[in-house]
Amino acid sequence: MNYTDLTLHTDKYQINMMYAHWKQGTMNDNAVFEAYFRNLPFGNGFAVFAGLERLIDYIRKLSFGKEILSYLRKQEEGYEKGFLEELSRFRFNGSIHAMREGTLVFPNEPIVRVEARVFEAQLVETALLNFVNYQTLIATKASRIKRIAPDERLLEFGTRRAQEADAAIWGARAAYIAGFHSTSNMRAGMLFGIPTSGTHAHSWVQGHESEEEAFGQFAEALPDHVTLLVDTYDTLRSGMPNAIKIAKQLESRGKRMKGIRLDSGDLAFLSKKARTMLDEAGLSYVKIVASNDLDENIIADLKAQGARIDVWGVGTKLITAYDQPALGAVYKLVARERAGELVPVIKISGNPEKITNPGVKNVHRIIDKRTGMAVSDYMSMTEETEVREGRAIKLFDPVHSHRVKLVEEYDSIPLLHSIFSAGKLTYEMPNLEQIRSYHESQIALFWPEHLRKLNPEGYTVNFSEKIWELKMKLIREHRK
Ligand SMILES: Nc1ncnc2c1ncn2[C@@H]1O[C@H](COP(=O)(O)OP(=O)(O)OP(=O)(O)O)[C@@H](O)[C@H]1O
Ligand SMILES: O=P(O)(O)OC[C@H]1O[C@H](OP(=O)(O)OP(=O)(O)O)[C@H](O)[C@@H]1O
Ligand SMILES: O=C(O)c1cccnc1
Repeated sequence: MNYTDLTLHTDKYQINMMYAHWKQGTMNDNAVFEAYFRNLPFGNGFAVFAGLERLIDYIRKLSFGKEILSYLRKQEEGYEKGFLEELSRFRFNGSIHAMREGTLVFPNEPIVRVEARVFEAQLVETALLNFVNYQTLIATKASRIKRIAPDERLLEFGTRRAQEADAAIWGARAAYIAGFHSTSNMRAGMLFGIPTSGTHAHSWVQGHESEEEAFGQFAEALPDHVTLLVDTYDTLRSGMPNAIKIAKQLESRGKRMKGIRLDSGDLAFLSKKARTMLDEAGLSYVKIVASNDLDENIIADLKAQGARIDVWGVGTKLITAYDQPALGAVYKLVARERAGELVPVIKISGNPEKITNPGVKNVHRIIDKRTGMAVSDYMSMTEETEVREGRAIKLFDPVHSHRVKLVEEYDSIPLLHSIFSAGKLTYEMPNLEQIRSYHESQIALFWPEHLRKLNPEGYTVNFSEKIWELKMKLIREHRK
């Protein structure tokens, strides 16, 4: 059994549509799909795009091998032999544009655009959304935590509670992009080069005759990496005094204990007490690590209570995006080939939010020349050149359509980059450190009003006049 081949990591309806296109003779018609989400998660003011690296790897490896073809042959749909032969020759020969990982992204703007034969573009929908939805969600959650604790160390502890193994490692990577400092997951460390860190569990203490012996043995084994978990029996009466004893023994060997970890009880009260005890013992360099179902709200609360915590270990609430476990990014057809030409298409809905934005689009971030800060994003048709040439543009606010703004003086940053062109990888893949610092530079483009945790100021994604008119025209045509 090959657990790693993702070619069939797709919904059956994609295979059925591919089959129907093959039967109908339209499989080679070109199509353009755009992925975007409609609502920001967690009431946040932005999302952090992630998932591209995995998408690239998936696209490059797509191929229908023998095992897959024989499985498809057995399906009750009775796919014809010619279709399976077609699949055996399949590879992705289309083009993909996407945002760079770590980019701050907003509702309704395309974050990935796929232009390919409909046969190819349809297949990849499910996996693309699966990667992007999860990783973007976790990077966004991690970014919320980072905004609350910008100066402390953030450790990702989530694997044991993650929704299985893939989520654990790609979630750890997403958290690192958004500013976490390390992960406890060794496979994520090895695969992605994320720094790893670890303390010890309660079982280490329970597994010895006394807490003091447990601490002593641990310090003996890893004298340069000692962070002691002090809450197994009684934090202030036993854990802390024993930890201080060990720290002093380490000092006599010229070593410094790194930290103590609190994992239960009132973390504000205990951290203040622990800090005082450490300082009074001349151990002001020993850090205080806290864990126990932490998230950005509890961390903010603990900080407001004056908790003396230097390092936050965050697991469950981060890796599962506990308070909002799904991002709703969708993948919509925006143009299709008709008589050899690409024509824009729309999907109408009674719910205005669900009416799609037609046409093949670019996204630019509009930067105020005076402040260097982002003022809004601007979607235009790929054939429109004004924004690329820095000429005056009209911003149409799609939510408040009476608000039209003429902008003449601005800088603009194109957000969609070529990833694949005619099946060839065109993107020079940044390493994880570069992605992480790119993300930091992205954050610096935004006013704090957009970044705050609670009720952030909405950041606008505008249409060009052309997109606006096209959308209105297609809606009118459909009404008829
Ligand atoms: N001072 C505080 N203010 C707000 N929340 C806190 C404070 N101290 C701890 N918490 C949080 O309260 C929640 C409840 O902790 P809980 O009572 O379940 O843990 P516990 O009983 O102390 O430990 P255990 O994990 O062993 O059950 C945790 O999410 C913890 O992070
Ligand atoms: O609380 P999280 O944010 O998920 O962080 C990871 C938790 O995992 C460990 O606990 P363990 O699995 O031993 O269970 P516990 O919660 O009973 O301590 C650790 O002590 C943290 O409490
Ligand atoms: O290193 C730790 O302290 C750790 C790692 C994973 C989960 N809980 C704690």
